[in-house]
Amino acid sequence: MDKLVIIPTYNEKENIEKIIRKVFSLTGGFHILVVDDGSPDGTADIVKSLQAEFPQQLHLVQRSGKLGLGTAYIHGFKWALKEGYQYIFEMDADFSHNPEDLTRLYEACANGADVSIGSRYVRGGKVVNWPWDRVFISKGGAMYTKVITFMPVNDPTAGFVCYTAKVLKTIPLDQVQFIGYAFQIEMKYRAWKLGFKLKEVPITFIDRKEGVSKMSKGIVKEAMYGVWKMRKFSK
Ligand SMILES: Nc1nc2c(ncn2[C@@H]2O[C@H](COP(=O)(O)OP(=O)(O)O[C@H]3O[C@H](CO)[C@@H](O)[C@H](O)[C@@H]3O)[C@@H](O)[C@H]2O)c(=O)[nH]1
Repeated sequence: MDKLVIIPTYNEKENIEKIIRKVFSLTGGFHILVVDDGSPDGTADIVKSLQAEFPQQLHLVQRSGKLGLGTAYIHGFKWALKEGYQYIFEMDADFSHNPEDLTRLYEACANGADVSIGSRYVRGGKVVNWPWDRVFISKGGAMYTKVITFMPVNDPTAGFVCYTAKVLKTIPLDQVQFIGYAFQIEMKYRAWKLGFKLKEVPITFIDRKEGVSKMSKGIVKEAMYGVWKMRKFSK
């Protein structure tokens, strides 16, 4: 019991059962924690019904309402550390991240990285099916982040990541401030500032086929000012 995949969910009834079954079909003994924010579509009920089939491996935290991606992960990280997991993964519920790549992220950490990042913007990585304006915002945001923070990461907003427990024990999780894309940047930035080794692993990111994106203009704005604020963080 050393690998935990945290899947935050808000209205993912079309995806959640399929993704859980896919992760459990992989070799490597991955466990899952779903952090559901009171999805009105009943996502948590689907998870609960699957817990009978996977009593040891499938865990669920239910929060009262939509409190944001960043706080869902912070909640999940604290839970994972309390339970003693060593490799803690972030992954979307919607198959935009291919669960089979979990093994590659794990191997990067098992071979010396403290944080491995499923990256769209390194050689071998790509994005499939995104409209041009979303690619533009994402790639532009990545370049903007690099110029302002100097962090040597090509895909700082990536949401497919493996953190080793020592990184999550060292980052002051209660001080993490941001919620959306900026949350993803902030976690990597804090790990880098603390001297941890970050490694980008190329992945193909495929836009979701089921359900809808929950990201908003506010989240893009948060990232734009957030990277300036982050430069003051020392850890
Ligand atoms: N619990 C919880 N889950 C949420 C919330 N908002 C979104 N989620 C869940 O978080 C995952 C990603 O949400 P999407 O709405 O599909 O995100 P996206 O716009 O495709 O963004 C993804 O790509 C970005 C990089 O381009 C990433 O920065 C981001 O973290 C995410 O991986 C999904 O599993 C979704 O259900 C929330 O407020 N609470």
